Amino acid sequence: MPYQAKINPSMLSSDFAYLGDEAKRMVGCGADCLHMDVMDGHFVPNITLGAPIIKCLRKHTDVFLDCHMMVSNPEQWVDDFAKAGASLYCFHIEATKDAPALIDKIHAAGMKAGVAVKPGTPVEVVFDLVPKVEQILIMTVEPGFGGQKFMEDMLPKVAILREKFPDLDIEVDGGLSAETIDKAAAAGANVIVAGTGVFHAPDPSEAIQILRDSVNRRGKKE
Ligand SMILES: O=C(CO)[C@H](O)[C@H](O)COP(=O)(O)O
Repeated sequence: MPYQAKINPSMLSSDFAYLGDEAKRMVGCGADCLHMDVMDGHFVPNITLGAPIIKCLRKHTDVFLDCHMMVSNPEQWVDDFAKAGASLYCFHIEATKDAPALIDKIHAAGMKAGVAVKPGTPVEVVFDLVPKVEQILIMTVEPGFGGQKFMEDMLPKVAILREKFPDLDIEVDGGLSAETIDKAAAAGANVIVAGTGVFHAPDPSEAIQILRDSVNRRGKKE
């Protein structure tokens, strides 16, 4: 299996009033990284957090912070997020006119770069960018809110990417849980974002393990 399972709880489902404790709790439950849902009220109809909160959180944990920038001007926040301690800066392809330049800016600031695609965007638009980035995010819900229904019809995008790029970190986000993970893993997803499916599970450690086992099982079948 040329790729690794990475389970990435979406902090959108955490109790923001206790963000540091929630982050440590998820790491204690087996999370590999944490998904920080950054929403600006323009690109999506919701507002969540910005660089000042990443900076506060960074004082409480060394964990890899995967910042998913659901913002309309991703160029604007690169330096602030780098200084705040973000590990990966994932922008939406729909929000920029010059993705290669933005990727260079993210790398120059010392972060890993990711590109996200909304459900209505064809996956082919990221093919040329894959060699330049560390991760591609295929949205399996419309971005903006947690707790939505998993869009299974997005999985052909994952399968096409996995076929073309066997080693790539392919992230899926939206509606992932014990009920939906097998289909996402079978398509080839390995970086699994889950908010409701982890935070609202009776046992978050078990929920994380189920997600990880599913990704790893797909690998053993190959
Ligand atoms: O990016 C997001 C919404 O834009 C969330 O990360 C995503 O929806 C995860 O939440 P859930 O697992 O509850 O669906």
